[in-house]
Amino acid sequence: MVRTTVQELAAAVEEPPRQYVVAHEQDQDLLAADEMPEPILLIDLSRLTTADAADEADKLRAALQTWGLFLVTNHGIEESLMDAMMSASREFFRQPSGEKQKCSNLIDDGGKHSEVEGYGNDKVVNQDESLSWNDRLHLRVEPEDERNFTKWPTHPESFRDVLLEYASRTKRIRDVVFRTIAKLLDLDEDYFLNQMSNKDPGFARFNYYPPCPRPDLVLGMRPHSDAGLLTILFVDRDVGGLQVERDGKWYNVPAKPYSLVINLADCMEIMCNGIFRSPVHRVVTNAEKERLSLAVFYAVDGETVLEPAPGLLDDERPPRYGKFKAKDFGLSFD
Ligand SMILES: O=C(O)CCC(=O)C(=O)O
Ligand SMILES: [Fe+2]
Repeated sequence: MVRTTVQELAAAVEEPPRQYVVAHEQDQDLLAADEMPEPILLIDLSRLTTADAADEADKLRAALQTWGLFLVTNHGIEESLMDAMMSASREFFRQPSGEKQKCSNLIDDGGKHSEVEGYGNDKVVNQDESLSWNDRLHLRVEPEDERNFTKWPTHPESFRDVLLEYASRTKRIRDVVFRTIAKLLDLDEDYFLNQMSNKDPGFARFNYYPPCPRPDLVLGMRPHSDAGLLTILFVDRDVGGLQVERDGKWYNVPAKPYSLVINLADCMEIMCNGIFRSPVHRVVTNAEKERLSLAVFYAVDGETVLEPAPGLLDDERPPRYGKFKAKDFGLSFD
């Protein structure tokens, strides 16, 4: 069994089906974002590893305290590699449905269940919950020995090598960000990296958002925070749509070509004892343009025991979270 993709739906309908409608006509228009109280900061990643990193690190602190999300430039991924990654992704989604379904995430049980990896979209679980206007391809990139190449596209041919190269670069970015955050919190520089094991998963999630006839009523991705540690997001050229929530209001995250958007995720918020937060975000749709994005998620293995870093706690700063296994709170991809 094959589930209809949003891409096919977008080509066939003039009005989005009811399950996709989140807002009712009388509600506030989903596209009406609020004016920002302060900008989302652009961090020069290369400066975080130099001798005079302090100013840039302070900027990162401000970014984490306000939005939990920031843009990075000089991140070490060449424009040519970013272009190659985006066009490989575009080529994958442009293929006929049958070709894409070769990477399907549906299990061979009549389409009732799906697995974490592969190509697919939301399934209707609860009639009251609206669906996201996107299709995606979800692939495990870490740990290296758990890459399941049978789920990776074979077209375009370059896809595998480009993703492998891209993911090796995002891992370096992750390490720089983790070290800087540890230093900002006066923890050992490797504190967060030492919490990770060689079983911790990294996933690449390619999101495809077809144009939507009713961007005022339908969301490209429903509000959520990311479950893992850190997300490194690459958004297609200048197609905006990502929004971040603060104090109940939604703000547009600017799209800047060749920059990346990085956000903290829930497990990191816990280890930081809530000093830095994992932001709730969503994606709005666009009536004219298709939009692609690639999120690389770094998460923890389900057996990992999470707790606020002991170095952040004292009488005045008690733990805001208990100690628990990631899988018990659904904070893993296992
Ligand atoms: O497409 C985007 O801009 C955001 C995607 C996202 O939030 C996610 O994949 O978790
Ligand atoms: Fe997300």
